[in-house]
Amino acid sequence: MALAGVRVIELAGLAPAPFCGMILADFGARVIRIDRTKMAMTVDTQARGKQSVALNLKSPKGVAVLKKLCVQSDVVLEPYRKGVMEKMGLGPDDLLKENPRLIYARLTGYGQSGSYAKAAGHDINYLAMSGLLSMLGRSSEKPHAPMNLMADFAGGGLMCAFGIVLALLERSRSGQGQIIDVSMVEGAAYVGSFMWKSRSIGLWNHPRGENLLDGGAPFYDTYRTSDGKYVAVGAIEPQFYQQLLQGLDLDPADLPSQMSVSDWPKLRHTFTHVFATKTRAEWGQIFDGTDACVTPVLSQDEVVSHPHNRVRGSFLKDAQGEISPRPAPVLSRSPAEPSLSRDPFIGEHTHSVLQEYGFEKDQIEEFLSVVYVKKTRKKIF
Ligand SMILES: C[C@H](CCC[C@@H](C)[C@H]1CC[C@H]2[C@@H]3[C@H](O)C[C@@H]4C[C@H](O)CC[C@]4(C)[C@H]3C[C@H](O)[C@]12C)C(=O)SCCNC(=O)CCNC(=O)[C@H](O)C(C)(C)COP(=O)(O)OP(=O)(O)OC[C@H]1O[C@@H](n2cnc3c(N)ncnc32)[C@H](O)[C@@H]1OP(=O)(O)O
Repeated sequence: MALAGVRVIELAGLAPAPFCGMILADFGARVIRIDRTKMAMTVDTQARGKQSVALNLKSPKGVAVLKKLCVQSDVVLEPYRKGVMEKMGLGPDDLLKENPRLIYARLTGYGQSGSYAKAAGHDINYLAMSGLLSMLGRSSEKPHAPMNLMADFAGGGLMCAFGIVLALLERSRSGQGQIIDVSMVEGAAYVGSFMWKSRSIGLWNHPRGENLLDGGAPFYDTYRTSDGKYVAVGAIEPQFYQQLLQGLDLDPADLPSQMSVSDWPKLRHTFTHVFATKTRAEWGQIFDGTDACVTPVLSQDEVVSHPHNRVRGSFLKDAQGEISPRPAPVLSRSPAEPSLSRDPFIGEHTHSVLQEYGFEKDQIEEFLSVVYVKKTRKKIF
């Protein structure tokens, strides 16, 4: 796999860093997650392929062990507030001095500088600061965050994984490690560059929810079908829009022009009425195989069995029977091989990892005081 041989120390975080660690593990890196010793349960639900070492970083011995692990690794990934690692004597200056090849990834909400750098926050805060949240939501409704997708995952975990791969590639030429400052505000905004770069062509001139791609255009929206399900319509180009009207059995002569913005509410009313006359499956029979850009809105459970996804194997089932997306993208010669085994228990690999990293038997015994905590993923809410 592409990242075979890369050794990563992931300090246990909430959602973005675990996602970054999972991506690296899926593509072959050895990811050792450093857990707290007193955690009742891990919150890392993206732990496939990782190992777990439990260390008390409030103890000097725990810090010394972590330092030795980081110094012998290629990447350290830390998800803490600015300054926490420095407080423990594990900042970039400490670790890069002993391992100049180390890639030190710092995944935070606001970055390592600026007045918010030390402030707590979560995805919605970072998305708000990125400028994108102001553009998300239905017309005349308040801004609405798309779960914690944009900052935690797109602009955070994935952007961090990208940065780590860039730094690994650069190190193959320079032999030098470096620090990666991942700000989820900036990562989310960068993912949304198109929203800034396309202002000049007037794509976002109208208020939130009234533009072509944010729910304003009736030919770029979702519609409820007679069985209470939904279809998604993305028929933007005239030739695809023509096929949409054909599938809906609507005569263009009876309708306003596609790009007559003032008539979009009327057009949406017509589409809403027509889509409500058939089931989602019936619309699928009409539109599958056409370029009308109409697709079923599939649930998390339905995606696995949809013929297109099934043929590609787009979703995998692990040893516990849990369904989740397979790694992306698919590399033809060195594809990801995600682990299908169960996730690690907290501290499960403390002994083997410390032994492998050269710790003496008595040192290891000292750390084995941690009882392996059987992972019970209870329903949280
Ligand atoms: C939308 C998402 C939010 C995540 C959603 C869900 C995953 C979770 C939301 C609610 C959780 C559940 C709930 O808490 C109840 C249960 C609690 C139980 O313990 C676990 C199960 C729960 C059901 C739990 C399950 C899930 O966790 C939830 C459902 C996001 O937006 S995530 C993105 C958050 N932001 C960032 O990551 C940006 C960078 N990080 C930060 O800004 C801060 O870390 C953050 C997130 C603001 C937290 O600040 P905090 O003050 O708590 O920590 P830090 O300042 O970073 O300092 C870390 C301190 O911890 C010490 N430490 C670290 N490792 C160890 C160790 N091995 N041993 C000892 N000590 C350790 C470290 O020294 C620091 O100590 P100090 O504070 O003294 O310096």
